[in-house]
Amino acid sequence: MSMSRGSVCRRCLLTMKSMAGGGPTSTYAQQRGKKTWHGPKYQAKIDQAQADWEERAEKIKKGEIQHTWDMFVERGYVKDTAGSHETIRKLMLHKRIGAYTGIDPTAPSLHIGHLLPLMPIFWMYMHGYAGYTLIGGATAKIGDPTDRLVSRTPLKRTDLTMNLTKIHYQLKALWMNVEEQARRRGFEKDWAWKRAVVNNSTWWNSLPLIEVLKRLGDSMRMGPLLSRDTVKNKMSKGDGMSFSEFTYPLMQGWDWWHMYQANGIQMQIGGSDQYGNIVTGVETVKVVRDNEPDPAKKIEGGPFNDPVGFTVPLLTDSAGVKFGKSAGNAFLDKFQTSEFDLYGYFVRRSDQEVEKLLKLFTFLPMENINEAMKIHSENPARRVAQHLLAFEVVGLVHGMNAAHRTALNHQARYGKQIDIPGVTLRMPKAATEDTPPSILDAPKMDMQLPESLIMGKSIGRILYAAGLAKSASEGHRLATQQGAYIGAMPGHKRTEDNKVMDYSQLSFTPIKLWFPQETRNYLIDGKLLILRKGKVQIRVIEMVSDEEWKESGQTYPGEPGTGALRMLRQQLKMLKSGMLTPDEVKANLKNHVEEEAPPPGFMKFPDQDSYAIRRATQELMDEIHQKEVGGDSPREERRE
Ligand SMILES: Nc1ncnc2c1ncn2[C@@H]1O[C@H](COP(=O)(O)OP(=O)(O)OP(=O)(O)O)[C@@H](O)[C@H]1O
Ligand SMILES: N[C@@H](Cc1ccc(O)cc1)C(=O)O
Repeated sequence: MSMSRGSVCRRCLLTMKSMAGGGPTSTYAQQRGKKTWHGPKYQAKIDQAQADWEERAEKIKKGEIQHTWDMFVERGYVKDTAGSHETIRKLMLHKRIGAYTGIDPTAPSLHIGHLLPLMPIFWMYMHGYAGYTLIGGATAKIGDPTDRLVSRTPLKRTDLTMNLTKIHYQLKALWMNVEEQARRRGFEKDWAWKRAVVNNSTWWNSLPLIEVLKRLGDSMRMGPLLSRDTVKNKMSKGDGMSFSEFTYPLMQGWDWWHMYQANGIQMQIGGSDQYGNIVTGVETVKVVRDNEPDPAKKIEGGPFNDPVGFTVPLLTDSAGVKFGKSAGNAFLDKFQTSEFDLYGYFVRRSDQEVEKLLKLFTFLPMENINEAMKIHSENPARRVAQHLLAFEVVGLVHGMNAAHRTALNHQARYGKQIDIPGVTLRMPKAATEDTPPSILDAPKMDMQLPESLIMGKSIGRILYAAGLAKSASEGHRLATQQGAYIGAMPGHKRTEDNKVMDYSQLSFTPIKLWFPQETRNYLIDGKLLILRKGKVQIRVIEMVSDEEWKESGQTYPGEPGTGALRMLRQQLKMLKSGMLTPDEVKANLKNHVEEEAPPPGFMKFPDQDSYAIRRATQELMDEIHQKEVGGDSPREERRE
């Protein structure tokens, strides 16, 4: 290895040698110096990744490429650090560490404030480090007490499930867009790039308390824990502190330990309110690591194995309040803040803050930002820099097609030509029938459906009602072919009690054709059903009483008395009143609703609905005939 020793001690150098470029495989096993067996092809990839990393370090040292850490500092991402700048810089130079940031699903959507700690994670991924995004399914049950004087209202179980499902898919969509941004900016993806969306319920749901107490509890001293500002303030000025709130930072620290030993995650990033939790986390990881009772599993300490972290500055609204769920309202869920409104939010940013925001929220190289600011300063009224910012953020959050479409919509709405430096706006191609649905254009995932449907109708009809199948028969087909999934414990092929999904940990199992009364076994907390078709078409369905459903005025596809029957009756009424002509009615009838076929192996009995539909059709035809020819209807002629 050709790196200079500099001020690094001999022992650290040895550790570095064994770990430089270790990449996604620099896991617990490697850290504790154990040899893991890889096939020759896999080993060749590891060796190549390591060689690339060393080559990169050389180029950074020669000043040919910028150090990722220096870029973070230059763009304004670094507020406080856990570990000195120099330690972090050296660590990142020589070791392909992983970094993570965590978000508790306490609301149904991420907002622009969350994007700030995510940005350095995305940058690190593009530069070849591992980028992990964690959803706090377990920690959200407790609630982070940081900077609060009053405890949080506990989340309802169904709200937690809803929030974590939505945030999970938002993060997945964001990661897809990060891939697009990386391609756009010319980063070449290689085998060693690693990213993940994880949920801390995965380990907390099966972690014995005794393990936490033994590995962590014995060594953590009460003094430093009690002297933390959050604890002192909440106890002296607020409503006191519960034991679970008190342990929250230790849970967060354990998360870090879990990913440190399993995935080589050595860095944590958070908003500046997370500094205390990150510092406690550093301590936690070291304590748990050093309390390993099995000498064969021991991980060495030292600057090249110790955890480090940093915080990003807090994004505040114009009044200086932390941008969050209540202050400001730019959410990443397009059903909460439309693409158009998100674009508008960034176009309205002031001239004073636009440069800072371009550095924080875009992957534009600094030269492009400087150039754009120069053009902007020539005529600030044109808001060139703000449009560039809006275009880039919408591109990151909703994809580049959405960015072009939204900028063009903006132009059309305000009738002014928009100039975005370096961008030629284009009309995005419309999705065709056979384009597979993407997570980015997935329809709204939360909906309500009535109890009579969920408790009494077949799963095929429910899939149809939820918009996951074009008809009940397609729904039945999906169920028989196991092409759809239900939120449930994986691996359970039969519907029995207690196979319901844990409400804090998203998991799916294929749907089978079961008796209508069995669907209830999958209801989370007695009222939430999660369905999925393909990878990204999700429905989080809240079951409401039939009365509530009626009151809401909603209808679902296939609802008795709606759809075909309702349409026929409406057309008849309008035809009779002269609001529609026979030709118009005939044209409307062409878009008739597909009649449901029975599921394979089931016998179709004539039911009331189809009889009623036949009668209504006949009545409408008679009326059309009468209007067209005048005089008597064919039936009456026949009767004569
Ligand atoms: N306005 C913001 N600026 C910078 N970082 C933020 C901002 N809002 C949230 N974050 C960061 O995003 C991560 C997840 O935040 P968190 O889950 O606490 O969301 P939140 O909106 O702050 O929620 P809550 O109001 O429930 O505390 C944390 O690292 C947090 O510091
Ligand atoms: N405590 C963080 C969320 C979080 C949860 C678990 C973690 O491991 C990390 C971060 C917050 O409230 O913002």
